[in-house]
Amino acid sequence: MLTLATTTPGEPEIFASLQGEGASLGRPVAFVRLSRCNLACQWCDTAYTWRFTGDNRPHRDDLAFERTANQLTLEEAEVAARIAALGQDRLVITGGEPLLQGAALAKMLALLPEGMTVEIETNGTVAPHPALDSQVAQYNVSPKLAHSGNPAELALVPERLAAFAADPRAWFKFVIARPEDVTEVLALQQAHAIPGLRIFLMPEGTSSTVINERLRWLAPLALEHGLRLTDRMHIHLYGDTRGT
Ligand SMILES: C[S@@+](CC[C@H](N)C(=O)[O-])C[C@H]1O[C@@H](n2cnc3c(N)ncnc32)[C@H](O)[C@@H]1O
Ligand SMILES: Nc1nc2[nH]cc(C(=O)O)c2c(=O)[nH]1
Ligand code: SF4
Ligand SMILES: [Mg+2]
Repeated sequence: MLTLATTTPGEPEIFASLQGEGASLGRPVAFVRLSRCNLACQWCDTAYTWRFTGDNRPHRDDLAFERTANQLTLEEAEVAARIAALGQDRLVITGGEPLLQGAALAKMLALLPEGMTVEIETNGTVAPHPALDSQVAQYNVSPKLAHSGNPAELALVPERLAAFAADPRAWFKFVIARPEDVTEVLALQQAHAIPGLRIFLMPEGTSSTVINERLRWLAPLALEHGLRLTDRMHIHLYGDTRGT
């Protein structure tokens, strides 16, 4: 069984869109969003996947959260059928933190049509289940920096960062809210010898205004340090809207 987020009650968040971030930005893909997360980023734009009544982890109270659990548990075969029906040959698995459900994901992927290319969006704290890892073409690894509000010992797991740094399938994507966040990125880059062109800086933001403002000062920093810069295209296109 897989526990998924929902776009509306009872409707699993499985949709087709353009990848809005990172190395495959602009590619037509199918998305499946799983529920639950082991972190609690204060600016998480999908807090509805993990912020349930009674979850008292630190979190900005101005962000909406579900007063009732916002998740739906489905058989792997049902999830695979819904993904296949979208007719895309590339799948992005996201969440919440999808690697929390690695074994069930491995089972679901085996039920998909031949030839699907799989990307995983992950916070980089959880070791991929071996049966899942063998089916993954690309990891979009977004380690959380101090400004996320998570304790560093939870958000930055050295052996996981080292493993992804050594894996050519893995791209790093750091959310940046302040220039000093880039200093943290450079320290992690040095600690794990991550090539600059496998590091994306991405503005924190869920509106075009905020994203555009941050892109303007991020661009010279990316240029200066030999790092890549990514937009959040779906936010410009659709705003902060579930299922897009
Ligand atoms: C919602 S997360 C789900 C996957 C995984 N939990 C992770 O954090 O990578 C998907 C992506 O959105 C990014 N993200 C979440 N909230 C954001 C925000 N307010 N601004 C910019 N990026 C954000 C995350 O860093 C991650 O790259
Ligand atoms: N279009 C679109 N692109 C995305 N790239 C990463 C996303 C995510 O929430 O993991 C995402 C998303 O939610 N929508
Ligand atoms: S790790 Fe990802 S899903 Fe979890 S709180 Fe942070 S941004 Fe949200
Ligand atoms: Mg998103």
